[in-house]
Amino acid sequence: MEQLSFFSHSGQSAGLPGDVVDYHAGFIDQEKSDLLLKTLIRDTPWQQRLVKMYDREVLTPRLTAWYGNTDGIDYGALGKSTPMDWTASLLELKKLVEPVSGISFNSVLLNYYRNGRDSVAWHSDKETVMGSHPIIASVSFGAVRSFDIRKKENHHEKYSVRLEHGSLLIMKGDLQSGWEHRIAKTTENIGPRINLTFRRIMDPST
Ligand SMILES: O=C(O)CCC(=O)C(=O)O
Ligand SMILES: [Fe+2]
Repeated sequence: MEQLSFFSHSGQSAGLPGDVVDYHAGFIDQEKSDLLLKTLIRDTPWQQRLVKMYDREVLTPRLTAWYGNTDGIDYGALGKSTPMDWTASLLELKKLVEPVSGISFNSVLLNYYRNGRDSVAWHSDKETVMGSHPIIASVSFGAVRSFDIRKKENHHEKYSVRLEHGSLLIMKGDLQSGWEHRIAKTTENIGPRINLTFRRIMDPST
């Protein structure tokens, strides 16, 4: 049965599977969110990465940047680039999301969706380096986008939550092992959006 749910502004969490996602609207206040949207867009050394799609390489339809202090991890072996050093505002955000997440993070991936044509395709962040049940804290600023999740073994079991300016979404449980998520393109004429996913990368060899 189709379980796609769209909820109003205030009560979005009510319809979501609470064992895999927790949604907190207005986690960062309006003034701070406005400032972070502007300064992160302006000050981040954004990159558009090439990813392998079958036999060709394509540019990701969004810009990214990666920060962290994960000393001692062999990034080459993990197929990752070395992260940039934490900035003061990213460290401040990390301190805000950690008590709600219940763990400490050592890296953050920034995504910049320049308009409705930017997106991230269905995927899961099941990197062995985070373990199979990682907790990921996702903070959003700017244009509201729909975050869709669907069960891997039954694509009809899906939910959608609108990630608002200043919101926090906690991904947990088997969201990465049993589900996929995406930010779909939209034809709506919308402005830019920044998303930050705080992660705990662990070296599988230790
Ligand atoms: O932009 C978002 O809300 C999600 C980003 C995401 O899924 C990722 O970076 O792995
Ligand atoms: Fe993701």
